[in-house]
Amino acid sequence: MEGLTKRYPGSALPAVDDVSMDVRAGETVILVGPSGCGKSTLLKMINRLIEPTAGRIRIGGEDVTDMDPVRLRRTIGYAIQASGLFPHMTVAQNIALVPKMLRWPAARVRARVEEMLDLVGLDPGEFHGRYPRQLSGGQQQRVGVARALAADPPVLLMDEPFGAVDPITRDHLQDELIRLQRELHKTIVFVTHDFDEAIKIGDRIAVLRERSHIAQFDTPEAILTNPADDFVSGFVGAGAALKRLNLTRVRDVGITDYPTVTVDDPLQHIFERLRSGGVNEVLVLDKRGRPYKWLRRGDMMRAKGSLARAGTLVHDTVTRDATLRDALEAVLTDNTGRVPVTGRRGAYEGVVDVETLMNSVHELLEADRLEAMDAQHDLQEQRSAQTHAEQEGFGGEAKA
Ligand SMILES: Nc1ncnc2c1ncn2[C@@H]1O[C@H](COP(=O)(O)OP(=O)(O)OP(=O)(O)O)[C@@H](O)[C@H]1O
Repeated sequence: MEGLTKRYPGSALPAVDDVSMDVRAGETVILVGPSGCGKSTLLKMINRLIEPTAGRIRIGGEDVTDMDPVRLRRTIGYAIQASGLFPHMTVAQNIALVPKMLRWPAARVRARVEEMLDLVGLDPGEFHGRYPRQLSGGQQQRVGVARALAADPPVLLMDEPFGAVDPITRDHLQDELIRLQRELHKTIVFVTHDFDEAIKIGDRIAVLRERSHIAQFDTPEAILTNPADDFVSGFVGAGAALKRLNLTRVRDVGITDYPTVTVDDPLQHIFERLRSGGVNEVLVLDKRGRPYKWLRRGDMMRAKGSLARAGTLVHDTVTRDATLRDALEAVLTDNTGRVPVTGRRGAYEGVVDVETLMNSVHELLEADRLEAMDAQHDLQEQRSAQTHAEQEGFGGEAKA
């Protein structure tokens, strides 16, 4: 974006004023800022849903500012809050929209729809023919993302796509997006006013003030540990140390194996597992390999020949993309001291336990402390060098 400006008719001041920003191919950039600062306006100028008053947009070196907007929009995925699905079309028809406009052969469109549903974690057989009103908010949002990705556009714009769902679903959708992005390497510009969401999914974050002036454009780590000014600090908010936990993911701390059985195993086998493995507890998986129940030795006594009444239901799970904060939250609200980690379609992959988490948090904070000490040390050296130079008389503007 070069000098992008939008002046709405009748407004004294521009909504977006002379914004220049470079988004690298394959990175996720988050636009975050207070309500009304022009985030959506800036985003919609990229695919020309809003025509810029001035400035240029280049994608992959090509100037698209004067390209036919309809053609341009077919090459840019767009996902918005509350999914923006067409209510009178089925899930499959919604996803097929852009590929059809691009005149893909019917068989390719069909295959692509199935592939996209699978990609966003919805069973194609089950969801293909449903209408948007027959889906939960989170499922609608997934379909919205599937539709945005259907024609495999290199660029994806997302305008508060998870703003309208509950916090738990939002967490899961964020994890999904991170997983997708690792596979797809799209260039994503994502608008939110939730700074925690920005930290979680952004490679870089642009903190915007009024009229989309850029207050700071940097990595989440840099913004958290070194906010440019009071405006940015205000946006980062309280609890920077806890937010730091949002920057490390379950995949970075390593997950461990845990003894498992499945609901289809004969009770005798489960008994033996609990006796022989030197363990007090096993994790029961359901028919699809998803975590279902924690089962202790004592529970088996009460099982009376059926698993249905025994054990404690698994409360929460995390994916490898969940942040340490999510994992800690899950561990703290469960009394087993660990949380199952799941992969595609919720299948069990391992567990993270409280010791692993505490050790990682410790190391993380220790590393931060050392880094801060280093920075302090550099600063002191610079100051004493300056004082020395001033005493020697080459200080220039010595403040004697
Ligand atoms: N069509 C329009 N005509 C006139 N003014 C508009 C129009 N659309 C937006 N604005 C104004 O432009 C400014 C920026 O709006 P925009 O929706 O881009 O902000 P935002 O940062 O995305 O806000 P939010 O976080 O509340 O969605 C606001 O002051 C808004 O009132």
